[in-house]
Amino acid sequence: MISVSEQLNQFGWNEWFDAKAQEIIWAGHRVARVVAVDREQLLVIDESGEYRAKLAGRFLYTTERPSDFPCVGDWVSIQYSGSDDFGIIHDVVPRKSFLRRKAAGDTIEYQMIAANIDVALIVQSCQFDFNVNRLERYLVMVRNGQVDPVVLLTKTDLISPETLQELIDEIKNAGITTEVIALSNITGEGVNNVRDILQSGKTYSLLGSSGVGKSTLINQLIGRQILETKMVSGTGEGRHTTVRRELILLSNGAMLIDNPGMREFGIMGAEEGMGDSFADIYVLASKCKYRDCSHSNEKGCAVLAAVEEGSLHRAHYQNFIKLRTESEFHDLSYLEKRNKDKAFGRYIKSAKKDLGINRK
Ligand SMILES: Nc1nc2c(ncn2[C@@H]2O[C@H](COP(=O)(O)OP(=O)(O)OP(=O)(O)O)[C@@H](O)[C@H]2O)c(=O)[nH]1
Ligand SMILES: [Zn+2]
Repeated sequence: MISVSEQLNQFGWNEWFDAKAQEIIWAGHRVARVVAVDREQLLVIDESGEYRAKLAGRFLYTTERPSDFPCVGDWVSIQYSGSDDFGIIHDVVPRKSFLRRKAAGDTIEYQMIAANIDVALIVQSCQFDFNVNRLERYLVMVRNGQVDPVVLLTKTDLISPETLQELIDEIKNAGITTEVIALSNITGEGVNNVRDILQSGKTYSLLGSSGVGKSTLINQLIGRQILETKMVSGTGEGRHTTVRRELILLSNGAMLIDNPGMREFGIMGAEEGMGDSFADIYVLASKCKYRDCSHSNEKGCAVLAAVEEGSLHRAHYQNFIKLRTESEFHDLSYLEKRNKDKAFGRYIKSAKKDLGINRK
């Protein structure tokens, strides 16, 4: 049984990770969160601060899939002496959520963009960029990775309040129930509404096309000074490196992931990465009344409604449910395994008792 410092909660650690980490973290190892990845060098943070880390040779040679390597936002098990040495990363704690895109080429490989994000802020500009179909594709990508979406409409200073209302209506009329926040980086209107949703200990990311105002908003959220100190220098093993920190701690305790992959994701991910055969169902699911809808019997389930009305093939739906059950089973078997371990522990205890071992 590993025990992890409660101080890690400020970086987003919680019981979910705690449960998943039990099997992979060895005694003597600690847990840290990846704040930047620069080829083979990583920058991680834990309760003792930030330090640089490398992948253990064994991890490097036994890991094949690109998506299994640590990315920004990941929790890793790490060996760190606390001196000026590199930490050694031995494993990646299972991801609670992720943003990924298909790797280049005709493969089913994925490239991780970021992990363990609580909320993706999907940004569209009210002018030129606004497009409900693209918004739906983003919603699919985001929900596919178990990330909760919030929609941000920027540049409201360029349109009239009536036009803004029309855009918001267009989103609602498409059946999208996701929260929408309208803002202007110029007048500052609405920016506080974004600040208000950022919770301490949660991780956020901004997604959206180039030029919609992501950087401008990030600057407002973090303050200039933090941005300027974003470069971390380090010397190790005769090498001078500068790593750009991609996971930023905001002053209210929330975290923001801003990495180059995320910026390309706007074009690559939402436009091309829709190979998922259940994309249509994910689009519908974003319109269900309840966010945790199981699409099996709920009132207000948009998926069931589409099956009923015939716009979604029943066979396709059943396929979706079947596969989902299988992947849930995967998760279940993990829990079962843990419960079995517990049951075995109890068995040992009672056996000892029967044998009188526990008695004085
Ligand atoms: N009128 C207006 N202009 C804005 C607003 N937000 C950003 N801009 C301008 O839009 C341009 C692009 O903004 P950025 O913040 O760089 O956009 P971005 O989404 O970060 O773009 P990439 O870095 O390419 O992904 C800049 O000239 C900003 O000054 C806004 O709310 N209103
Ligand atoms: Zn549903």
